[in-house]
Amino acid sequence: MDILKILTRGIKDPARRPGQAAAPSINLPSAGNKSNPQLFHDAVPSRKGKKRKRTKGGAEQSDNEEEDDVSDIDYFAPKKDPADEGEATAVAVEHSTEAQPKRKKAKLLPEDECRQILRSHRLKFTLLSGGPEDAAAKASKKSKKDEEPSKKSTKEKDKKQFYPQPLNSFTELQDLYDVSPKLVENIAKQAFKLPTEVQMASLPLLLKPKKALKHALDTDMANVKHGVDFVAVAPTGSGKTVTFMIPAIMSIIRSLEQQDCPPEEKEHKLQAIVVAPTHELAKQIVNEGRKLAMGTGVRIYSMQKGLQLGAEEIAPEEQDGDDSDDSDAENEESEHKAELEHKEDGADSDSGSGSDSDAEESRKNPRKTPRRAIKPDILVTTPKSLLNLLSSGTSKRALPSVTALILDEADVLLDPLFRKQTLAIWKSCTNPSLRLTFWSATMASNIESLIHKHTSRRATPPPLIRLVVGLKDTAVPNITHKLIYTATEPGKLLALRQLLHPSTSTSTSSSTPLRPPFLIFTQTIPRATALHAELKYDIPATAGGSSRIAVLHSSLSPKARSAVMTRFRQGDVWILITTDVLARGVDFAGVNGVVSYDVPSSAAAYVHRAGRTGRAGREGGVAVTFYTKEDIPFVRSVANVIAASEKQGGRSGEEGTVQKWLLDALPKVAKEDKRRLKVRGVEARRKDADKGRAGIGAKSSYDRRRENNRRGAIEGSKRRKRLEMEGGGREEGEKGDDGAWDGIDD
Ligand SMILES: Nc1ncnc2c1ncn2[C@@H]1O[C@H](COP(=O)(O)OP(=O)(O)OP(=O)(O)O)[C@@H](O)[C@H]1O
Repeated sequence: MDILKILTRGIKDPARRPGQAAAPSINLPSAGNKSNPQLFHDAVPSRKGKKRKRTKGGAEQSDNEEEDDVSDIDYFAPKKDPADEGEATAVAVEHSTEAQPKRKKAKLLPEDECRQILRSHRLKFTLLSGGPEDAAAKASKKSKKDEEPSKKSTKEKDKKQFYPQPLNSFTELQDLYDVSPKLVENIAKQAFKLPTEVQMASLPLLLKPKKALKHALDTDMANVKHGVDFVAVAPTGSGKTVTFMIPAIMSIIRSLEQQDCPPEEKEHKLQAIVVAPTHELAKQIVNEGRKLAMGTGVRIYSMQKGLQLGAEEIAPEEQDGDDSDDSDAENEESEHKAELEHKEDGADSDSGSGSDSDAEESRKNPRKTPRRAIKPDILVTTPKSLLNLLSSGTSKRALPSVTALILDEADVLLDPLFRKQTLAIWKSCTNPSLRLTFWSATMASNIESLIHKHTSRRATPPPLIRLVVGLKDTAVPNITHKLIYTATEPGKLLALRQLLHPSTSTSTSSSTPLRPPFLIFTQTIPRATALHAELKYDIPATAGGSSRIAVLHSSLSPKARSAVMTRFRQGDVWILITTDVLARGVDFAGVNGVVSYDVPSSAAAYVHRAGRTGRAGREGGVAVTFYTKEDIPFVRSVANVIAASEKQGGRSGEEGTVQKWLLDALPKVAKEDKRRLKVRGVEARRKDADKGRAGIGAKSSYDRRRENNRRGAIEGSKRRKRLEMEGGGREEGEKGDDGAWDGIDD
């Protein structure tokens, strides 16, 4: 039996008989907010209680000894509903319930309680460098080499684990971490009821490191008063943006408060930079930041003309040649083909063009009236936009006032594609108090090494702390994953159509139709364009026609990109075909499905694509991945992520999309082949691309339109007859009485 056919069994909906309509689902991401956005609530017994621990041999032993090592946490344990946890041994549950009307002022927790809360939410902190023990470790490097490896690694793990104060409710921000009431009010306005895991773990540490690390200071970390460098690896859609924006905004509120003058006279200067890989993400961060900063006086801007960033020319003797200076970093070769992924547009209407002052603006355009200068406190930018401003010709500029550099999607910003630009920005932040934070759902070890290397170069580096939420690099636990195999490209197109139009399904087909809105990812721009042309006329005029489907990629103008984003957010566009340019960070809260029409090129790419649905803990999202024979080398890493995500979400084995033995049977690909695949893509498609063909569909748009019109007419007439017989009717595109979505043309 064809193993790949077995693998695709995951697409079957066991509850459905052939030909039967899709089961109604009211539990979709588009249905709205989930009251609890937290992903994990494991029961962790109190250390104070008489916890019994099972040894390998099965005998129970008393648990008075050291328990700091979290390696025994079952990260794959099924996610439990807090309501089912009886008398709530999990302290986290107690602490995550909503505040009572007459609440007491929050207090710092003892270490044991911190540990239990962090463990029950699968939050793991590691000190990567910077504590006194790190220096000691360096000094005794030689003697450690002689130690037994297993012993050594356990010891190091024990040493570097620690348990900062968690944030159990947003009200604690004001009670314990001096966050301004206005900022807390703005958080409340967004109807965030509970902090997500990443917020729970990071906010105390970033707002008041000394207080948050009260229990760890004696041992590992001294001198955290002025902040820490921080790497956060947390699932997609878990609220990382709010997590890095709150401390940045708060730090500026504090510095504005120190100025003893009326608000309009306060001096603003650039203090924080957020770097994101795409314009879409940068704009989204600005919007989210402004919602938080409303009424606080903090100014948040994306790159645009007229900004005054306080850039200072660096004397030629202080500039050194190579900004990238990362020759020993692994994976030098770009993981991305040039036409793929996060390519930035050359000209961007709102990107910086090198001018930093009105004077310079008027020097360049003497006839033009200079714009009013804007002095932002926080700048959100893509690497290229800022770099245009910092280096023109041979001269380079520094940003000495910046004390916080935030890299969102840090692993891609430090990937070879963006590395040189990102490191150049980093280098331009010359303030000795600069603190860095790195955020992503995925963080490869080579990127972590690079971060370690560059952060520890400073004369007095602060501690570098890593937070991992859940399982590193594999977490998309709250959605349904489906793998669909088709032998050929035309077969794939047909299978996609069956997902979009259930009426085209044969009686043997068991694909559950996708419910709009959803995203479709291709590997390249030509394929995205070709797929758009192919599907454009599929939607009948009565359901909105071709305006319901759009394409977005980096070759479009910023204006066109922005217009498509707006139409998709407003619900005018139901199907958005795109490349990996939209795979990271972009938050469309109500996206019900993500289709990888072309298999993603890495596990990380899959995590980010799939993570466009099921955000903020929403359930009911679906991620469908198509693959053909040529894609097999890519599938194993995707299947691994699916298997791990399902285990985390409590669905595995027979229930899961990918069973273990099938996973083992998928071919392992040599490292070199993997790298070639990532750089060149699937060879068969490459040949098409080299010949200027996208390899999707062969019919002209005239033929496609004619065919679709004919099909639409036939289906329209069938529908009319049916409605006449039933004596009632409903509009196309609407949900049926059973609440089930019947597809875009039914
Ligand atoms: N505490 C919260 N409760 C409910 N929703 C939240 C909370 N915090 C953030 N959100 C919402 O969750 C959504 C996802 O947040 P965000 O875009 O910051 O995710 P992310 O972790 O950066 O994801 P990605 O890795 O994909 O970039 C946003 O719509 C945000 O407003």
